[in-house]
Amino acid sequence: MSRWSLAPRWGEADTPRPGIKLLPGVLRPLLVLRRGLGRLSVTVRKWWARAPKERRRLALFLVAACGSALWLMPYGPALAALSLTGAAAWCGRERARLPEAGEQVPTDEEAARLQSLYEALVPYFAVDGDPHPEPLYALDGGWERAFGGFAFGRDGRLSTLLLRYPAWFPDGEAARRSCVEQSLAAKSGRLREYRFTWHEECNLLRMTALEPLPTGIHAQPFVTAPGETVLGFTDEPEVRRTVPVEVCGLDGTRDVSPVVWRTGPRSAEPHLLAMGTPGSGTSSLLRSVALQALRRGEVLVVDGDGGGEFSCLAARRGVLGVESTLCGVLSALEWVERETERRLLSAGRARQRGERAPEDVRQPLWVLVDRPAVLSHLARAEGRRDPQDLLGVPLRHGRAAGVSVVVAEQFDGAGELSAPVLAHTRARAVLGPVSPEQAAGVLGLAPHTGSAPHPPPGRGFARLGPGPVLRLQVPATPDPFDESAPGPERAAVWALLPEPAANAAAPAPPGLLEALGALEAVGTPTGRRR
Ligand SMILES: Nc1ncnc2c1ncn2[C@@H]1O[C@H](COP(=O)(O)OP(=O)(O)OP(=O)(O)O)[C@@H](O)[C@H]1O
Repeated sequence: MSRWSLAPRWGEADTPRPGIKLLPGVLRPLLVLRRGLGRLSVTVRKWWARAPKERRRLALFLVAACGSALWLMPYGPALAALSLTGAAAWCGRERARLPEAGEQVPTDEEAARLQSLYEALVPYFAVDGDPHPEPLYALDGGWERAFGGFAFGRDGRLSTLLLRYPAWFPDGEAARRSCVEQSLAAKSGRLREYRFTWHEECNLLRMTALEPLPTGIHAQPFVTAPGETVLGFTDEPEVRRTVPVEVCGLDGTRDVSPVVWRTGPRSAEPHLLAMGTPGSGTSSLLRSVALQALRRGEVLVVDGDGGGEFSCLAARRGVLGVESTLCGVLSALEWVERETERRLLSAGRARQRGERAPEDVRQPLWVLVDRPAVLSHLARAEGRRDPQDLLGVPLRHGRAAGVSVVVAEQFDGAGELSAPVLAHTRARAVLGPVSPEQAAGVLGLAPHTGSAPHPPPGRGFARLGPGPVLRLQVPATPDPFDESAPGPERAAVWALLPEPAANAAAPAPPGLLEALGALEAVGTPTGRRR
């Protein structure tokens, strides 16, 4: 038996033989050299592709001259081989860094995708008669020079792309940016959302495919401080805070990043305007705000289109009224106007005495107005006062008086919104499949992420004052009387409603009690009843 054919002894059958164990260690230097040679060749190729013709000629001349000198020198070829090995070993050492485009080797399919993406960008980044000898973007150009890094996901779709664009491109113009972003999104897969980050000073654009925001979060008592309202949830890196939430159909809690809107005397954005397309979920956003507001304050609801979507709140403790008729709305808003003035006077007198504002002034009062444009139209038709005029005082002085106004309207009624509503609602949300221009019109800034073509209800963007534009997913807060909405979500809303004002138990909609039982069985909070 030769020494290479030793039979394994008892107990050693499963353990790797010493030779095999040593193999990776022995091969490591070779692997490092191979990697280093690869990196060197990539560097040379990239330099060659970038360098102008004169420098290439000069480099060729120098290489030829050095090669001839080494050939003629004693031990020259050995010295050259030694230097090359040293350089390859240095370049091939393991380093913690991101791979660059030239170092990644895309598969044929991936390379074809990158090339088609490059060609889609040529109309935006190429100019006719470009004097540059080798423009970055040209009809017969290749993606290798323009794309500085990329990554494909497990599904084979592009997940990250870093590209260079020519310095002359007007990257400050929203319309030109938007064309590039839409083209990139279309070529990379329309059904996803992407974040576009423009680094104007370096002429770099980074595109990142975003994970979808969670949609199964139902209404629940969120962990917030007084004066804080959770409008919805956003991407993790955008906000530093997380809140634990329960998700429909899942056990336990998940930590998600909330979009927290602060109201009260120290808030710079005490009032909110939510705009949306029909069915985008603006009424659900108002219901979500109402349920959170009722934990610590009082709420008056104005249901402009009279759809009855807020009737679940009627005659509940803390709900001052749910008005849908023009008469009712006018008298309720007149009361809000007087109440705001009363609170201001009362707080002023307390300050003069050097005391805290009385309890009834500190208790937040919320005025939630859905579709005011319908009411304004009716008021004009009947020759009566526009209800939006009555919102002027609470909007202007509500911050000091503890009054917050939330207005929800659809885009087709945007022209009807009064000047005070537009001027004093500095917290903004926009829901539904909106164009970047529509979103910018509401938020004052176009989102850095293109809108998904078919967003789920409650999906959109939010911007608090001069802050960044955040993606937003509103918690599912359906009307509990809406039988087309999922049972657990309706039950969660029902559980959060305050007790009936007259202590007469309100009948739950059919089927909800069973859903509520199921929800409690999986540990969903049943809300804090006031
Ligand atoms: N965040 C959400 N998650 C899940 N479903 C939602 C969400 N928001 C709204 N929905 C559902 O979408 C539908 C429309 O919602 P909602 O009535 O709030 O929209 P809207 O913008 O007020 O539209 P409209 O005024 O035309 O009725 C409802 O069935 C509602 O349950």
